[in-house]
Amino acid sequence: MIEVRDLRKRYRGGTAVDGLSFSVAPGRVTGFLGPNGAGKSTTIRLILGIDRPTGGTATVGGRAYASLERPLTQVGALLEAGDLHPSRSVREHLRWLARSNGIGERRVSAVLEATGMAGAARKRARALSLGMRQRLGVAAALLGDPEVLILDEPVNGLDPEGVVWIRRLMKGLAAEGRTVLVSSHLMSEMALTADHLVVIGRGRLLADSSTAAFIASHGGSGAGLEEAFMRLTSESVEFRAGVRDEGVR
Ligand SMILES: Nc1ncnc2c1ncn2[C@@H]1O[C@H](COP(=O)(O)OP(=O)(O)OP(=O)(O)O)[C@@H](O)[C@H]1O
Repeated sequence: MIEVRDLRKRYRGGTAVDGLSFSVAPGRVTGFLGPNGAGKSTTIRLILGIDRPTGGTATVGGRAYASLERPLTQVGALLEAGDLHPSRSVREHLRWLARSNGIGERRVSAVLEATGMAGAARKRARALSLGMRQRLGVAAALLGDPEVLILDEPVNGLDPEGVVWIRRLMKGLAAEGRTVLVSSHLMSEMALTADHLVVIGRGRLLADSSTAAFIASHGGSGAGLEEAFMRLTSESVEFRAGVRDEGVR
């Protein structure tokens, strides 16, 4: 369970997260949606203790991330900008992460298999394609067999087979009773993957409901998730480039 309560983050240039409260329940995939600049990555960084909030709290299993002793065994995260040492191999990277969290070599091999990276275990990080880096990031997130998974744009760079793989993986993890929070701009993918949605705009909560209820209440008859999302967030879009309103009605 992830709990965000009245979370705020102000930067010098403005407010990124503005009194956000929501919970992410176990046993289902929760999509975390919002237009560019809505505050999704900032919220995720606050949950993971990478940034400090200006106000409010974010807890995982009732505790602040920073207070967890072996964080990888409780929360696995895939962030957009991975911190890969360019000359380290795939296996060395995972070993390095595993060691600091008391995780053994067998688990390193297991996540390499699970993510389709076993054949690339000796490749240097600098030689990886974007899709392979994403798979390695997922492998790192799974390393500690955590109850909570937070994936920021996991579909990024994946080929069609990879997209199907990550979709099945997330659904499988949720079916095992884990908490899965995933941010994405790909509405078609979210419609297939997410059971529940948390939608934000300009740092504020716009919706927190099942995917079906979200589409029913914001989309109108015959509408899909993309249309429902664009209708709800049209007031919150910060960066609009050549999208005309008549195109989204
Ligand atoms: N380190 C920072 N310093 C100043 N402003 C920041 C910083 N990080 C984010 N912001 C601002 O906070 C707001 C929210 O950004 P954030 O990256 O969290 O949004 P997002 O929903 O993840 O967007 P995207 O979908 O484009 O990734 C933006 O206006 C952004 O410019």
